[in-house]
Amino acid sequence: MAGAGEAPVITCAEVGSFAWSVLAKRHPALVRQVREATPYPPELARALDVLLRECEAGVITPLPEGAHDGDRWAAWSTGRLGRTWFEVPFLWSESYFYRRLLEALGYFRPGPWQGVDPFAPFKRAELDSPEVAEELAALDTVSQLPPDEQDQALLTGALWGNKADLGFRISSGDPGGKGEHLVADDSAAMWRHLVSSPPGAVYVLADNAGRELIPDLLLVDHLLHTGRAAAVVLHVKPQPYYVSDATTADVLDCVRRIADAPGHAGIVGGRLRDALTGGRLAVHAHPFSCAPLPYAEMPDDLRADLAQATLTISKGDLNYRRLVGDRRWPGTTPFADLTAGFPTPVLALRTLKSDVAVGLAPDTLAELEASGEEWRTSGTYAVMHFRG
Ligand SMILES: O=P(O)(O)OC[C@H]1O[C@](O)(CO)[C@@H](O)[C@@H]1O
Repeated sequence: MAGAGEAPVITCAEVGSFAWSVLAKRHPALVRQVREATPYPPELARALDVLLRECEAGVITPLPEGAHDGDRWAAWSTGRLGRTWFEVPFLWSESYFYRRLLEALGYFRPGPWQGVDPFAPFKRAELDSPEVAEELAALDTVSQLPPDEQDQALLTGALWGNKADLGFRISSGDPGGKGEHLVADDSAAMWRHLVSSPPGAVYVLADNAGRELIPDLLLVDHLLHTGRAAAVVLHVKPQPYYVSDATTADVLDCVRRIADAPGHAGIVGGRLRDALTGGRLAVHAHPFSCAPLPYAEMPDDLRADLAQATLTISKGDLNYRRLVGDRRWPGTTPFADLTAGFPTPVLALRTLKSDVAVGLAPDTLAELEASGEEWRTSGTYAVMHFRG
């Protein structure tokens, strides 16, 4: 599958590999949790069983005729249907699994289950958690810091918010208690870029709702409030995806949660509401955000939208895989080379939760390889990569 100059595409074929474990272990566990969280009627539960059987031992079948996005998926599925879920690219099979899960649960079909987010119970519980309350209370302290320390505190909060991802915690346990290691940090170059550019639009490719989106929104407010950004566009998912990925409904829930908090957080929440109603903060939900493809293949309308940004901030592991390509790149491959085709300067805030790793200094990579730790997938290592 590797073209000239390209690394092999990651698939789930190797038994025991991380990608294999997502399909073989994590997805069945997720389906169990979804069923426990919501009392689905027998026909929907049966459809989930059918999906699991297909993933485990069958071949990939298409969406039913008439599916609203059937044409799109037909185009994205060339060469995939009729093969096993394990032999096609990992990015594709994982993404299609979430689309099929929604299909099984009637998410798009007119009827009583239309639009019911199967992951909402998990997202809701997280917003009510004591951790969120603590994180919001910490803003009272952060708001007293000197400006450059505020910059870095809010950026770092948005980075590490990424490890609080519900899909990831299904099989790894909450990594919250473990150490945090930043193994590449281009944040100074990103701030220099932002400060030296006329205030423009910052685009954020959002990732998870709840404990990730809250610090993302705090950073968004900071960029707007300090004039570093004249406007912010938040790209969210048009439908539930990868368990906790943020949709428009999640953005509204998070803004409400921040606005209802006591102390400085409440002020920030009010400003975020004003930014939404005044148009300085916009939410976009493009279908390509749920595509099983790298950003290099983004459609022209999305490219034209993103091209307006002074800076794009890409959140999380999945967006990172899509930015650089979900391939077994040598770990020292420059991030700038792999993102050269992206339409704007880009900052990736990512905790490592899958095998892709690039942009590492040779000695850092050597240390990580020698550490004996599962550094690529543990969620405790992170990068802030910037390409200007
Ligand atoms: O929420 P994030 O940071 O994009 O992480 C999602 C990641 O979780 C996984 O589903 C499993 O770790 C990866 O395959 C995926 O890239």
